[in-house]
Amino acid sequence: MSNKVSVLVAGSWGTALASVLADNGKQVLLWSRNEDQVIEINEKHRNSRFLQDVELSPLIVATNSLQEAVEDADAIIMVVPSTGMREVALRMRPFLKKDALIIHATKGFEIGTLKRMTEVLADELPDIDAKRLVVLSGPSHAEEVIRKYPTTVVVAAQDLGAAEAAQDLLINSYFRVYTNPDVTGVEVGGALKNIIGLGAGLTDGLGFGDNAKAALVTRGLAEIARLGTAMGANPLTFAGLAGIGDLIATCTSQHSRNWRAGNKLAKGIPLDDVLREMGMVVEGVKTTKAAYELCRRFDVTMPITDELYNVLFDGKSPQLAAQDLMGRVRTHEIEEVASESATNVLK
Ligand SMILES: NC(=O)c1ccc[n+]([C@@H]2O[C@H](COP(=O)([O-])OP(=O)(O)OC[C@H]3O[C@@H](n4cnc5c(N)ncnc54)[C@H](O)[C@@H]3O)[C@@H](O)[C@H]2O)c1
Ligand SMILES: O=P(O)(O)OC[C@H](O)CO
Repeated sequence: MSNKVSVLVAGSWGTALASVLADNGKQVLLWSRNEDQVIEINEKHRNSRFLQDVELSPLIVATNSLQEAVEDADAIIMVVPSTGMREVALRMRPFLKKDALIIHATKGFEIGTLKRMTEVLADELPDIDAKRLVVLSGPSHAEEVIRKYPTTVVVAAQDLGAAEAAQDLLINSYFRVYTNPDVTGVEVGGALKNIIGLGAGLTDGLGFGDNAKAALVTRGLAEIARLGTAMGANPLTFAGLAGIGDLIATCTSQHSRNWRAGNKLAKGIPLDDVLREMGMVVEGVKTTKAAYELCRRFDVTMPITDELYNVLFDGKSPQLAAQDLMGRVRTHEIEEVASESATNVLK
């Protein structure tokens, strides 16, 4: 059982996960680099920038000091956006207990290296057994978890004991936590669904209707599974919470930052202005860039990702991107999904 538990950082998802821990009776240290936010959480029990109108448990105590958050912590939940994961891991290393349970809930790849978040953590935290690094993913909007709406997520680690320790820490009557040994699949599914979420916002913004969105989700899942299995994931993971589950939540919910960003793009708002207006991390934008490179590295076809890349970074109109997707060379549905590695795992 973990005694001291900390969450890095106090964004939307970090604050919601801190609330789950507090509801499980844990005193939680929540780290933020923003002093005003620390004062607001400690004095008013609110994090109004990210989660308006929600009162936080007094068991959640915020701190500005990364050392205070990390030192002697038995479990640390890392919810830094993917761009900050390496920097924060590097900074926390000197204070970290060697047997601390590290769980991350970030959905993205590192730009440049194209590494998954557990790979980044393994690089920067050499004293921690990499098999015990845990990823948490699945359909889980902070705005709903903080209101205790029923939610299911999955935790994955190579070491089942570590995944079960994370499950023990977080599971409760409204937050149901499953385990899965497929770290790659859970991380890849969580990251890539954000690309499709952006596409769903665009599709809805263009008024293309339900058929188009169903097509995007289904064919999006096919390309997620294709890249994921090429990277070593179990294809069945994509039929679970970190795959289709998270695609449904992200592509159908107006809580989704990725959906909302895509929706704004459809109105013709330039990408930089969209990101400024959002004021929250929209992981799908950088992930589109990473996936565009990853599918070339692994030699798999990802037409939706390619078209979204063209829209985001090459000035292509979303209408033309949709037209080009519909006009692709005719093909089979299933053969594309069943890569050799998928077939092997399913045998
Ligand atoms: N919001 C959700 O519902 C949700 C759910 C599941 C997963 N996630 C994932 O969680 C991660 C965080 O998302 P979020 O929605 O909480 O983001 P957010 O925009 O709500 O908050 C991000 C926070 O991180 C801080 N930050 C950014 N870079 C930092 C750095 N280098 N050092 C310290 N602090 C830094 C920001 O100041 C901000 O407070 C993302 O990968 C996202 O995909 C979010
Ligand atoms: O709001 P989004 O689009 O970043 O998605 C948040 C979560 O990943 C949904 O599970």
